[in-house]
Amino acid sequence: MLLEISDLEVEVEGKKILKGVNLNIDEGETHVLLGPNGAGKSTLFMTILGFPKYKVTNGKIIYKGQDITDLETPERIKLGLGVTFQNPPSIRGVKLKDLIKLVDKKNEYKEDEKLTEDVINLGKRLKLNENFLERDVNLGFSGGKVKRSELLQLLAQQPDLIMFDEPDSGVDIENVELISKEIINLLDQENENSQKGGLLITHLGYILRFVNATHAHVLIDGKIARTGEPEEIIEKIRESGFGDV
Ligand SMILES: Nc1ncnc2c1ncn2[C@@H]1O[C@H](COP(=O)(O)OP(=O)(O)OP(=O)(O)O)[C@@H](O)[C@H]1O
Repeated sequence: MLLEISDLEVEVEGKKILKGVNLNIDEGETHVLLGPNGAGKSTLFMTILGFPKYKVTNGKIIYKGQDITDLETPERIKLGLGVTFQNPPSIRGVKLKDLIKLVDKKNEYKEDEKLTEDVINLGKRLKLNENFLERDVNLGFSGGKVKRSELLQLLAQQPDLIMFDEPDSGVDIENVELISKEIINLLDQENENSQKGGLLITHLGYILRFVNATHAHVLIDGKIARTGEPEEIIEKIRESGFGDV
């Protein structure tokens, strides 16, 4: 099992947000997390990544058999967790290429060393050319470019468990297809023995026309209210909202 979350309760600034979440993700699975605004979806991601603001008051997070509940975020990233944020921050003074050098799993870079051809080609695949990689991270990027540059970092990082927080929000249709293709690549979905696992937050479920999801969960008020087959659950939400879930 890649990820095992049991009885997870989390507080943010003294307010209880997650109220007993149970979730297991195995290799080769992609899970979708649905739910109304404020239900705690992003909080679950931040907690899995271990940001200090998100205080675990009960329960455990086990990753590849290891209890990571109390590990610091960089340790978790080293173990193979990856994420794309809904609204990642801009980092003035840090060039995208330098961030990529830091996370690149395959290559160790010396100072001022150029990115490898492989990474540059990954950028091209995402319509991010070499000049673009010289820009400060996310500073003045369009919505679509923010998402694509996050995917480029993940492609260099090659994590095993990848969380995507609304990867399709604010992205036009042509780019949703491009992004989906790279998500499929990252999760190695075309390989039936994929060792990767995914957890994806989406509101409209549009991206699921392209990216294959194996399980869906509906998070309501800090608890998983329902788990099932993605198409069936999304159809139900489209028909009658979250009330009947
Ligand atoms: N960093 C934070 N500081 C303060 N409150 C927070 C923080 N993160 C989350 N919360 C609160 O936790 C609750 C859950 O928010 P969260 O963003 O996890 O929900 P969500 O399901 O991802 O919602 P959305 O669909 O709107 O993105 C909200 O009441 C929010 O105000």
